[in-house]
Amino acid sequence: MQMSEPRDQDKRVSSLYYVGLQPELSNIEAAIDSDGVLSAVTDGYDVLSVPITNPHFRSGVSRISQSVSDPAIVPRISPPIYSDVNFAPNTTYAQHIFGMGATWIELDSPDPRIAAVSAQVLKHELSYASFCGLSYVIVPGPTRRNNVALYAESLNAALAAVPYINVIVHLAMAEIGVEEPSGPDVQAPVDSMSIWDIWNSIRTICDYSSRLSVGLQVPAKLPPQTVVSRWFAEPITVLFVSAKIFLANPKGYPVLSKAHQYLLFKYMKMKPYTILQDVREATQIRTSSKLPSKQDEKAYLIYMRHLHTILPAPTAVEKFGRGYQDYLQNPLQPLADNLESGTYEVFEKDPVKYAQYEKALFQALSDKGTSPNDQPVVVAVVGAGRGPLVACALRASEMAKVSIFVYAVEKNPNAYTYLLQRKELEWQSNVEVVFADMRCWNPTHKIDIMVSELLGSFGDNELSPECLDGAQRVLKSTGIMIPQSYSSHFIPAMSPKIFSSIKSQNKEDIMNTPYVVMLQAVDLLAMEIKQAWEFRHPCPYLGADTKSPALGPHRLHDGLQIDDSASNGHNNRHVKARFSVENRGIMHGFVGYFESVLYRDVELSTRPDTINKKSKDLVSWFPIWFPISTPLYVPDDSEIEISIWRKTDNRKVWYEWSVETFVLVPGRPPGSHDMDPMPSASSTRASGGMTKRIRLGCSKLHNLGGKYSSMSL
Ligand SMILES: C[S@@+](CC[C@H](N)C(=O)[O-])C[C@H]1O[C@@H](n2cnc3c(N)ncnc32)[C@H](O)[C@@H]1O
Repeated sequence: MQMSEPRDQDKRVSSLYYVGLQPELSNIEAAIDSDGVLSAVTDGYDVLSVPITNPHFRSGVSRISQSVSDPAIVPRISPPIYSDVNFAPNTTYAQHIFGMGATWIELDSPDPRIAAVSAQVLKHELSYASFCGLSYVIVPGPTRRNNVALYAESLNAALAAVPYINVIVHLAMAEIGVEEPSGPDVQAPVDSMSIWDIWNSIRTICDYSSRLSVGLQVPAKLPPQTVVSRWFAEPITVLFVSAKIFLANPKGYPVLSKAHQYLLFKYMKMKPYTILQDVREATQIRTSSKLPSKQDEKAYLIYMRHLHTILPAPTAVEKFGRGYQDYLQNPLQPLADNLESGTYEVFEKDPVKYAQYEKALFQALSDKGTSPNDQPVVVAVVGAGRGPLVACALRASEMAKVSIFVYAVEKNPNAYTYLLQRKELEWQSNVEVVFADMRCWNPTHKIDIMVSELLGSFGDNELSPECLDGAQRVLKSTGIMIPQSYSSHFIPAMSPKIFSSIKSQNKEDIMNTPYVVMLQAVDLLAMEIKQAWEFRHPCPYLGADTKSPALGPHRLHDGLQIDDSASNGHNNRHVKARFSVENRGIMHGFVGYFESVLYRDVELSTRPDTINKKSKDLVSWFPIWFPISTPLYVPDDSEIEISIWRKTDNRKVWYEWSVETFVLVPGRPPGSHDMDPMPSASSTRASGGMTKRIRLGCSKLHNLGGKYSSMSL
């Protein structure tokens, strides 16, 4: 169980949806005198995107450029004057304007003079927009693939020179080629990830600046789903939607295709601005009128607003996680710390978890049945919290018609007081409330069914194995433990948002700590989630005479007695898993989930691919995020290997992790130790022959010796 209430400032639950207009250039003057801006706002637009400078400025810049004939001298461009700009400072409308940078500059020009003049223009424009009180300026993306560093350097310099402005880089979703369409409204791009790749280089060179984001052009033909998901993980401030991509419905009103609607529904979750383009032109075509009415033009805006009202209802998890998205939380440590009542209350809101526990208890009680001498089945809820599992056990006993006696064991003194109150008011003699650490608790009766919920987002990270090993000695040899087992699962992922939020704190321990996080702006890089390891209860490695194994000696399954310092060694784990990556990406960390068999076929899962089958709408656990301190780029057809260790001593438990990356290329592996000795079966594109596996990079070993993060026993 891994959640606390979100802090107030994180409750970004606004349902507002902002729509803007980019007026056609021919219409710009009318649109941007102060009346124009305000009338657009009155018409229902939230913002207007307006070029900062006008053609007059452009002519001035080319005049100055041409007046310097020496190619070695870079012309000095003066800031725009009054007649060069499209708007003046005006606090009433500054918040409604997104400035547009000049589209005629070439920051990435191979001609150093053009690039240098362009960089000056950009700085002047950002500076003027900032002076006018604007928050955002949209700049066109690079025009060439091979000069991205130059482009990014100019952006970086402009961002540094103008400290309060946010820059939105206007980009296409993907390059669209001439290949066969792969479905209605979907076209196979030449290289689906090439534009993302360029963006990734820009923001990397700009060191993940929080003032740099994307303005994504929604194309008429959508790229494949992998591209759509990839952009979803990026900081998108604006979606540009041309009115030309609308279709006409039977009544002649503009509507978007189903594919476009789904795309917008997905992206609307990130609350970007939607800026409509080409509205006048599309209206002229739709209405066959050179001078369409304002009402006709507004049809696109009305449709966008309508679309927002028919957004599919959020899932149970989305509703529960509102305000927590991509927000990093330190995992709870219910063993070392005493939880607050409010924290218990949050997790008691999950109906699925308790329904599953009740089902498991019902089945276990039915299997036990009533004993021949009519003795009640002895149930222990170890780590009872405020008692919801005690209530589950009592209900299950009634349903199964098997009488029970329940021990409610809790080490949190405040929760213990609450349990005493519930006993008096609700449970009476069927329940004995015990204030104890389960690892050294000695009940009068041995236990038939031991129930616990000590699970963390990665399964074992709240020290369930250690606590239950300690309690196991009071379980009858025929006893049942619920859960019977749990396993940890993981997959490499990309999340620029999480990476930059960790990076901005600039502390070594943050890069070496796993966090609980309700993931939203994340793209999973591999096709498959893999299991890391498993714990089973009762623990097969413990003898019946064992004391608390986390505190004293225990037997291994082969009968070996091991010394005190290594007594928790059987709970150590290590795995190295290999993940195939089809589409290139950048790895910022990996995501952890868990699955648990409560009893027989009653299970819990937080894995996105099995949650619906095993425990639909389970909301108690968000995934866990293991960061890596330096992002690792992975090309198409590559492999990521994650090594993770669960380590223990007698005082604490911690994880260590490291990552290696490999690229698969066609070719014969020349017996080198860096090559895969066998042709890889996992490669999809490089298959059909021998595959060379070339080592690309690796991360450091994170959290060595539990120096930065650990769980105290
Ligand atoms: C995640 S909460 C679950 C509470 C409750 N069973 C539920 O499902 O709502 C875990 C509880 O176990 C308690 N706990 C953890 N380790 C314990 C230990 N060694 N002995 C007794 N209680 C423990 C914590 O104080 C906490 O109340």
